[in-house]
Amino acid sequence: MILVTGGAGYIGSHVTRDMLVKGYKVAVLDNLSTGHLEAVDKRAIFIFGDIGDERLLEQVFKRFPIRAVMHFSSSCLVGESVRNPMKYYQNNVEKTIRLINKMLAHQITRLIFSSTCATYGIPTGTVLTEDHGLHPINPYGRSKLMIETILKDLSESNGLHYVSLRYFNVAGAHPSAEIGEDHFPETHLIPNVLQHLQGKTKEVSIFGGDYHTPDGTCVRDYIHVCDLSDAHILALEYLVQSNLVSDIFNLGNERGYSVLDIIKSCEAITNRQARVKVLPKRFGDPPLLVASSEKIRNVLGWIPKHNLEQIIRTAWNWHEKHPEGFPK
Ligand SMILES: NC(=O)c1ccc[n+]([C@@H]2O[C@H](COP(=O)([O-])OP(=O)(O)OC[C@H]3O[C@@H](n4cnc5c(N)ncnc54)[C@H](O)[C@@H]3O)[C@@H](O)[C@H]2O)c1
Ligand SMILES: O=c1ccn([C@@H]2O[C@H](COP(=O)(O)OP(=O)(O)O[C@H]3O[C@H](CO)[C@H](O)[C@H](O)[C@H]3O)[C@@H](O)[C@H]2O)c(=O)[nH]1
Repeated sequence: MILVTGGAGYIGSHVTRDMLVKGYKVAVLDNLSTGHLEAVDKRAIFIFGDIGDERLLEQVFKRFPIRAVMHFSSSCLVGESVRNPMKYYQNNVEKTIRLINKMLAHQITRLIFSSTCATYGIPTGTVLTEDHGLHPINPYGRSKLMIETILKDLSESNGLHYVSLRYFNVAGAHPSAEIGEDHFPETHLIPNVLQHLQGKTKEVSIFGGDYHTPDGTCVRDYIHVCDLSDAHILALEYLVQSNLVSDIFNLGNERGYSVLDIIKSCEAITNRQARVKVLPKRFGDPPLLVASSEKIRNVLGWIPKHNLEQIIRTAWNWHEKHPEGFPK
């Protein structure tokens, strides 16, 4: 059985579903702070609770035959982390330490960790490889880097085997349109543009129009949540088959799209027109983040299957089918 922390969230719910389809048994541990019970596949065992609750962790690890942990739960908004860093150090660092401590106490030594391209900071070149320097410019990125540092130390001294996946910008929805992204407030670009095109907001805000990028807006590398999910299952198989490995991989599509590119693509796919407003830069936003995913393609044989159009189309189908998101 695989324990999925944060499995009621956007990414964790997609990976949970895919693992169940592949025949894995899954237990989801989630405090529903940003997740939704309705997003959790009914075939999974759902445990309501917090990863910082050591008594609960003790019960979970005693009761279920957990072979590995996929650790998605965290606070994950760059802007909020700048305003409230302690929330990020407590939820992402302190509570993750408690989780790993309990895992090791129960001889559970395989962990897949949701890391982020925010660990890199401002890139020195056009494409980020895993050996790029790590100089995060916001507390969110720093909280994830702290855990990566701890994982590396524990892999050398405590027999922990981990794969840390540095996601770039995750978007899109399950092809069934039964699960998708539902955050409140929504801060991510693609859902914000699509919800505006559904008539839910007056305009789309563009945070910064004078970056040193081709059109002055920030460039990001968007990856479909189902491609990300495939990578998690490959990483899990890698950890299960070899007892000795630990590694770090980028997960992106190796293509950069500006904020304006995204707005234009959303307009073309939905055949609707957006009203945009350029606002000041959002604090903590690097101008350009594009992945090299060569390492994960070579080592795990990961092949992303979705381009930007499919990312936006599946997200649009989800928003059209569930204009209010999951039932509240
Ligand atoms: N969405 C992205 O583009 C992106 C990019 C890079 C990395 N990530 C990472 O991926 C992971 C999942 O992101 P997401 O977009 O699905 O976020 P999400 O907010 O949708 O999901 C996070 C889940 O964790 C749960 N949770 C939070 N704190 C918890 C705690 N202390 N105990 C138990 N459950 C808790 C929430 O209720 C939620 O269900 C995060 O670790 C995030 O940092 C996301
Ligand atoms: O309404 C919006 C929303 C976003 N943006 C811009 O669009 C780009 C993408 O922003 P998102 O909020 O969609 O994503 P981020 O790049 O901030 O964040 C994502 O990537 C980060 C790494 O940098 C973290 O991993 C985080 O969890 C993940 O959501 C940024 O330049 C942002 O300034 C806008 O202009 N308007």
